[in-house]
Amino acid sequence: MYGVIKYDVSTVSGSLLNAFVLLINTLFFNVKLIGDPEQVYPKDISEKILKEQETVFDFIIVGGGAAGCAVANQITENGLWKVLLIEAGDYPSPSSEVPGLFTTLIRSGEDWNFLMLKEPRACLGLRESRCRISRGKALGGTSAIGNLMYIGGLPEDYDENGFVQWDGSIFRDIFMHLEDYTGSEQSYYGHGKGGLLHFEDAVYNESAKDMLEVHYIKVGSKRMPKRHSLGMISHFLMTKNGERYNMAKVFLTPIKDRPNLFFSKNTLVESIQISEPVDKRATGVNVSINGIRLSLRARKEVILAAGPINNPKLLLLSGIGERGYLDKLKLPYKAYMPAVGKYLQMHVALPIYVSLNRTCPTCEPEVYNETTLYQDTFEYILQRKGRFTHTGVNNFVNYILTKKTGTTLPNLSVQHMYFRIEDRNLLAWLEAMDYHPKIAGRLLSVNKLNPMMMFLVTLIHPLSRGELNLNETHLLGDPSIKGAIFSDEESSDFDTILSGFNYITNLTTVMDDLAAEFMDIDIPNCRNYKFCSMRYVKCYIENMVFPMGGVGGTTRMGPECDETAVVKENLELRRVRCLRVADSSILRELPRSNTIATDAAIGYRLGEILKEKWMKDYEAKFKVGKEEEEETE
Ligand SMILES: Cc1cc2nc3c(=O)[nH]c(=O)nc-3n(C[C@H](O)[C@H](O)[C@H](O)COP(=O)(O)OP(=O)(O)OC[C@H]3O[C@@H](n4cnc5c(N)ncnc54)[C@H](O)[C@@H]3O)c2cc1C
Repeated sequence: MYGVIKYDVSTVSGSLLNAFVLLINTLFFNVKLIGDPEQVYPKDISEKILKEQETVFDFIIVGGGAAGCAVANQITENGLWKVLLIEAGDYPSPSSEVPGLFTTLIRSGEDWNFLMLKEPRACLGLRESRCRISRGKALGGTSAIGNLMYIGGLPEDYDENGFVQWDGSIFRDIFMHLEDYTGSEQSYYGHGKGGLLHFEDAVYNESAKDMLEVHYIKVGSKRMPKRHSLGMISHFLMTKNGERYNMAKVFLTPIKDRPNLFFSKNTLVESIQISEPVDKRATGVNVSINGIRLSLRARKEVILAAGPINNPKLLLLSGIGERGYLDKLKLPYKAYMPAVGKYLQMHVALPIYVSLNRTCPTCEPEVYNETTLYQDTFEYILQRKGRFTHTGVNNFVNYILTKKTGTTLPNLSVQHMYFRIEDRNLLAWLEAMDYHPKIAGRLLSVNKLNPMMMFLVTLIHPLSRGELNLNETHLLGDPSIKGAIFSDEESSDFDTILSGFNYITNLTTVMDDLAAEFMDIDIPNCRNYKFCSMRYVKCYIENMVFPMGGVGGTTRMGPECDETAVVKENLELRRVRCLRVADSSILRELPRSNTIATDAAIGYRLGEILKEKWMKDYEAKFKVGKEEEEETE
């Protein structure tokens, strides 16, 4: 079906890339081409907290990602409440601001870089044969290190969660209200204009996109019609003037001077204080700043927006979980909540590398050498134009349905990265992925002579569920994460990815004008299998598949009586008052899309819920106060 190519292994060092990142950082710091963070983001008050000048707030939000920033934006609006947003990381680095440096941020100091337990059927071709989960550790959270693609989920995605307050129509209204898109491309919903969440058309390597479209059409794909969920669709980029437009810029920059908004960076929340024994209620958080531990009080509520890994970790560390488990770890038990950390779900992706011939007519097949790199750098620095204004991932995605599921919803998405000859993006990508050196070396040696296309086939509706527990030898360390990838009973997840593999390898057969070939990358664990035999393909999948950006379900939503749930529909914990969770941790089903828009919408919606509740409370008090005044008069 597809040809076999064998290449020599050669190792290429990452020094060129490192030199480049150093250059960017030096230039940006010294010439101040990227704005001073204190001018862009809210001022940091961690010093004041350390001096104990500010320790009592109305609301404390844990985590400055999409959800946390959206909540902060909402609940500081009426000026009535003192709100503290706590972030474990710093302001985003200069590299974070440059979209084209996206891959260099993965596994950097701005990435929590959680190492998972060994999976029997995934990530076996990565260094240590273990999967990693990236999550941003900086103001803006994962939006400060991620891929910048904007897309909301389908209405059915949210309907599947089964809650009226969180159904597709609610999300559609929030997206429309938040969005600021003035281009002409369409999505399922159409798009909103004039909101805070700016995104734009991503004009990048249009010729590669056109080339892919032509071939996809040959195997039955279509350009996605309006109000449809299958087909090829353009992605948008969350950038402005060539720079990353992370979620802190979206939600905090416009309100950074609100006097009731407080922000503390490099501040790690270690646990939540829960009052007891009768009225279980969150009263504050225990933090550490530069190794100094202290407590902060929340008069009204604590909101967890620390992401789907750190939210359950913090709940367990605060004594919320199963009694036997917490007793074993000598953690003071506060509330029974067996579902904390359970039902972990994640999008997983399979990269399929296809080599193209050198003389591809449409694919800009020039070599990407050191000179090109420096030209691109200066074009970006001087004009904010060119390759560094986008992440290198092609700006369109194909949503496909490869199996009969009884719906017309996609089961896979395919994203694309085109690599020119000697493309520095490939090197950066392979370093980010942390492949076994033999696999990386093989891919780089192919790319010395040939351009390549990477098809990233992603399982967007996984059925498998993993779980997360504390690290028993170091409670504050990375939790113990079992992804249980491809563990669903019917092996349906694996079959779905396999069908995606077949879809793409079939596509390569119609790309004969480009001499497209699925490459034998000489995976050490698969050497005993004949290339392209069924055993080989299974081995390929188990070695190459890895977790993508979408993660959730670890503090999921449910009715009050449901022991498999952690939060109620208003996102408050089932047995602890004044403690809520605000991001895709609460979802029972992840959306079939990238997740930033969903996280931001959940944060925004929780902000509305909080405003409504606490305004009622405020008005009631105000009314009582007024009545008392009138009586005394
Ligand atoms: C590599 C990658 C690429 C991605 N690309 C895209 C994309 O192109 N488009 C898209 O839509 N989605 C993408 N995603 C997913 C998307 O970025 C996330 O869904 C979204 O940003 C998560 O937002 P959040 O608010 O839930 O959490 P996060 O962004 O993870 O924010 C949580 C914040 O809490 C902080 N925190 C955690 N623990 C503590 C603690 N104990 N104390 C204090 N602070 C703490 C963290 O440092 C972090 O800043 C990507 C994800 C990854 C990993």
